[in-house]
Order: sequence, then structure tokens, then C-alpha cells
Amino acid sequence: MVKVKICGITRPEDAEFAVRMGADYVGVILYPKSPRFVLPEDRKEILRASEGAVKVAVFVNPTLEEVFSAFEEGFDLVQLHGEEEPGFAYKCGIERVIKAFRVGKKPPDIEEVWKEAHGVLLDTYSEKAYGGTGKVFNWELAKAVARKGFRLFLSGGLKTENVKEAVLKVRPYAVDVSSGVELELGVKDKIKVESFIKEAKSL
Ligand SMILES: O=C(O)c1ccccc1NCC(=O)[C@H](O)[C@H](O)COP(=O)(O)O
Repeated sequence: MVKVKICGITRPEDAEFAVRMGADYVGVILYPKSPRFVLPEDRKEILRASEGAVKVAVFVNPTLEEVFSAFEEGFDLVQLHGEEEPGFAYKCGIERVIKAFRVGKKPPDIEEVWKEAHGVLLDTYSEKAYGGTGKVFNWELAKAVARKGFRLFLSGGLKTENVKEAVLKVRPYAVDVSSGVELELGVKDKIKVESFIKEAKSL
């Protein structure tokens, strides 16, 4: 069964609900320029409420110190959503890394070395934001990546209405969603979270 990652969590109650509904991964944004950035003092409660799921700290081009500090805080994995190279991931502990690639018109050229990572995440390229865009990219490109044997987290514009089709077409290891299950920026909608997880896992 496909795994589900609910990303961009900013409130403990949203984390707790997502885990209760069956989310396998919970993502918290540690990139200060994101509108979903969570301050260090607010992360403890979210981490506590996420018990039972894999806790992912989402970064864009972090320093190594920031990565290790996230592990010390209690995050299990880091998601590297910027231009990070394999050498940096090795220093983090590559098996604790989800490496994100943003897909535009061209197919992503993903080095074999990323098979050593916990996973690779494909998201939609945008000039305006690194993530949480709510936009879908061409799933044919994702299909090719899954076929090459990468542990794929499919992301970008997923929602209850399209997640089943995405899983059937791409056959990813996991699906990742943020804005598709929001009521407003950073606030998750219980009905959408529940229906998304149910749909994804119904196959
Ligand atoms: O969500 C953000 O604001 C964000 C900012 C910077 C880097 C990554 C970010 N989100 C990462 C995610 O994993 C999202 O779930 C992913 O981009 C999909 O978002 P959406 O299309 O809204 O489902």
C-alpha cells in the first residue's frame, strides 16, 4: 500500500489528526522564507503530536549544523528541497535524507547515488516558490523515475480528487501533499486530510 506524507504542518492538532488518520510521514517546514515555516519553540509540540509517524524536517539549502540540530530536536529525516549535492547528503547521513527535485518541462536527471537516500521526492518547479505550490507536473516523467528503481515520493498538486489516478499511473512508494489538504495557508482541513489518506490507501 502506498505511504502518505502530509507536509507543511504548522499546528500540533493537525499533526495528531493526520497520524490518527494513517499518515506515515509528517513534514514540518524549517525554511524561514516559507509561509509555513515553524519557529523552533513551536516544533516540540508538533513533534510530540506526530508520534507514530516518521517526522521530516524540510529544508532548502541548509547548513550541516541546521541538519544536525533538527535531528537533535527529534526529527527522523531531513528533506533537502534545494540544490543540495550528494556530498552534502553523505555528511548528513544519506539514509536519513529525502532529496527533492523540482520538475519543469524536462525530465529530471537523477544520479544513481540517490538510491542510497531514504527517498527522492519529485515536486513541481516554480519560479515563485520552492514548494507547496499546489501545481501538478507531468506524471509521465515521474513514472520513468519510479521505473528506474528510485524510492519515489510523488508530490506537487495532489489532492483527494487526483491522488488515486496518480498512484495508479506512477506507482510511487509514497504520495506527498500540502496545499491540497489545507483550509488556509498552513492550516490543514480535517475532511480533506481524512479523504486524501483514505483515497490514497484504497488501492
Ligand atoms: O510548503 C512549503 O512552503 C515549502 C517551502 C519550501 C520548500 C518546500 C516546501 N514544501 C515541501 C513539500 O514537501 C510539499 O508537500 C510539496 O511541495 C507539495 O506541495 P503541494 O503542491 O502544495 O501539495
